[in-house]
Amino acid sequence: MVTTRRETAVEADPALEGARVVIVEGRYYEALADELLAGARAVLEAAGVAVEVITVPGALEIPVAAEIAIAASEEGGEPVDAVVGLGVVIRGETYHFEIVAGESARGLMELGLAHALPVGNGILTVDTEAQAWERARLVEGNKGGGAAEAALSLLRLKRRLEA
Ligand SMILES: Nc1c(NC[C@H](O)[C@H](O)[C@H](O)CO)[nH]c(=O)[nH]c1=O
Ligand SMILES: CC(=O)[C@@H](O)COP(=O)(O)O
Repeated sequence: MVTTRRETAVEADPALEGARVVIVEGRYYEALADELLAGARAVLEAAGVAVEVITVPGALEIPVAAEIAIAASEEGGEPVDAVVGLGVVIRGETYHFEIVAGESARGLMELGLAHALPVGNGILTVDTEAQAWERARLVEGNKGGGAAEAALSLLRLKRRLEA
């Protein structure tokens, strides 16, 4: 039985028993990263899964860090049952936004497809900081929580089909 800070009893999900989820967060914007991480953690803890958080400088490093964690798992390290990528990419003056936004998303998608691995993408790609806050805040868009829920949804599917 997991009790959230709102004192509402939340049952851990038996379909996810023993699962271990790796959050890879790009901390280019610290305060926004805190909000996304809080949202993702709340969902994962309510589901009763183990969580590891890996921190990288920016969104572009997220897929590579996740692949490093997967490779370590395959070499006998801790298991990686799902990955949640969190980050904030805000458009600047140059084409770099397209690179960071597009390649981090592509990297996460390729990771999921290559490994048949549940992946949730919580990397915000926005034009302004205000847009990022509207999507990051737990009481508004809570995209960190949404990414965690998406990853858990795929993990439940994988376990059901592999049973
Ligand atoms: N401009 C943003 C970045 N840029 C940094 C890259 O993600 C990367 O760390 C760098 O190019 C070195 O490889 N990252 C974000 O997460 N958000 C941005 O808005
Ligand atoms: C997403 C980015 O890389 C961007 O914030 C960098 O800003 P700029 O394009 O003005 O260098």
